[in-house]
Amino acid sequence: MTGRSPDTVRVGAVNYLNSKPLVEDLAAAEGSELRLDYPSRLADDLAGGHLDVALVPSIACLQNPDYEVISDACVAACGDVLSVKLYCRVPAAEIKTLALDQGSRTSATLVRILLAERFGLHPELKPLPLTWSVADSDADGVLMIGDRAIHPPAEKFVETWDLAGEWLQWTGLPFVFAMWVAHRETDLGSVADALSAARDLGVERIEAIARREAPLLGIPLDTTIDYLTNNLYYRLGERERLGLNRFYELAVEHGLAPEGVDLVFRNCATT
Ligand SMILES: C=C(O[C@@H]1C=C(C(=O)O)C=C[C@H]1O)C(=O)O
Repeated sequence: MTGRSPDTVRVGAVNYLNSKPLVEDLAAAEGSELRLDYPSRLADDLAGGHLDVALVPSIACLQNPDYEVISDACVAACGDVLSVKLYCRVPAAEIKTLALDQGSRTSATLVRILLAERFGLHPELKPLPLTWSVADSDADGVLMIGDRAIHPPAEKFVETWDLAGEWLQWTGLPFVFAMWVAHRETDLGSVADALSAARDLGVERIEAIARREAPLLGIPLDTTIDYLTNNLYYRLGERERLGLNRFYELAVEHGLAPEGVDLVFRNCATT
């Protein structure tokens, strides 16, 4: 119990296109204030008590026994996601240095698991700062997520992985990138209900969201609509939980999450 019953619930959400359908109607939610930021910063700010609820990288929830999932609204993919890429300058099996997008926590964990499981690789890790392009890094492999990963770099790569596609091929399961999370038993007032209502409305409005966002990001309208409707989806159900459990087991096996964390779901339709 955090003991905090704030007048205004501080909500943090991802500032990428992928989360627009979740936050489209959220700024107006009564009793809350909304801040948009990079996923890794949201994880740090929730951990540090600067946010009451946040759309955090799923691995953050799997690493912290004090967290609970407080909505079945999420960011998930079952197959290629388009915006989470590993660019390889050498065959993936020969990667010695790996640059990790500093906005990421979940995909940064997933790529390490995939390389370790497939090839027994534990590359030297380097940061890919948020202001860098792929060309700014000299690493053998570069992980990039979010809006900037949707634009293919001009460089020709030996291999390019779409991590959610790789995950599906390997496990047969969907992958959950981000979930709404709070410290257990935080008093969120009506905000938790507002999250799923906002998702339902946002999903209905995807075309309008895409028309507004596509020119801002320089992404073709068709690609934007396709991304928000076919690459991504926004409901955490039974299959997504199986994907999360598998991801957790692997993260523990590879020393990337502590043992004994039970995912707790509140306000989730499938509980
Ligand atoms: C699909 C994506 O999912 C994101 C990936 C995250 C991560 O790797 O930690 C966190 C939040 C999500 O918004 C993306 O950013 O492209």
